[in-house]
Amino acid sequence: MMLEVRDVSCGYGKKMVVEKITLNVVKGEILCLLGPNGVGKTTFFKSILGFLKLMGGEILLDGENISQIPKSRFAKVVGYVPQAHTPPFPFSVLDVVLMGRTAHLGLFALPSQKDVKIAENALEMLGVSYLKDRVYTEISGGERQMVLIARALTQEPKVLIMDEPTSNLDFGNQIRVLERIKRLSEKGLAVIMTSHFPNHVFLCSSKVALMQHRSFLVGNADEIVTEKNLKSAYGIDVKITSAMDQKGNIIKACIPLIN
Ligand SMILES: Nc1ncnc2c1ncn2[C@@H]1O[C@H](COP(=O)(O)OP(=O)(O)OP(=O)(O)O)[C@@H](O)[C@H]1O
Repeated sequence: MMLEVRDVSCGYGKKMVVEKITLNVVKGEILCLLGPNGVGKTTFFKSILGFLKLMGGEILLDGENISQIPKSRFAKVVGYVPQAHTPPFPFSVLDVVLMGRTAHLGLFALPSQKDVKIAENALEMLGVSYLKDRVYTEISGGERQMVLIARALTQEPKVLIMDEPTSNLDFGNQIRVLERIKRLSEKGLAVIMTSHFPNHVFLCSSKVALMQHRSFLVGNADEIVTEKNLKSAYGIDVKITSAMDQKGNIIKACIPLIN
């Protein structure tokens, strides 16, 4: 499985937000997209998902232009965890997660016991089975985020696109979600996610893309997440340091400095 983005430009109406991006993600890779607020990360995701028409370039899924792929087939392969989700109705958490099976069900077909099991497994994998019978509109923002990730996993996609999957999560859940994303990628899932925390790149990404208004860098964490690049992207001084984890691996970390 390979998602290729070639020279893609996108935006709204005549306003170009993202210009000439090229990157690719293959099976088992996690690409983390960093960049300041408003630079166009979500816009780029909306274009991959076909919500916005491209202003230039092309996006290929296993060599096939995504504009030619029927929506029903695309939905079986590409999962999406949106940044924020306003719940319209008081569905139960399990019902929301089961919506992830929609692409696999026939028209008007009801979810089978197997579908329910897949949904329950996704909740369990994220450690939130206890939410199963709760009303989705009555759980916290962080819990909702976990449920949306479970919904996307229930879809059993080959490519998972996640817009700030850890933004509402507490310190522990951020790391637990990253750990699970990493495990899923080890089983073959390709992941593209945004984050506002460069440390997340060091923890789990195989690739990183740093999006700025006038430049777009792609590479591995060591090449891209540097003091100079972070200063240029976010306008703050940063120190990159390293520590040893419990297995003896060296983990880099990024410390923001206050002047
Ligand atoms: N529906 C829209 N119509 C017109 N312009 C939009 C629309 N949505 C977003 N924009 C503009 O496009 C630019 C990029 O927004 P986008 O949401 O893609 O940024 P982002 O990098 O995801 O930001 P953040 O990190 O704050 O989530 C911004 O200038 C924004 O105001």
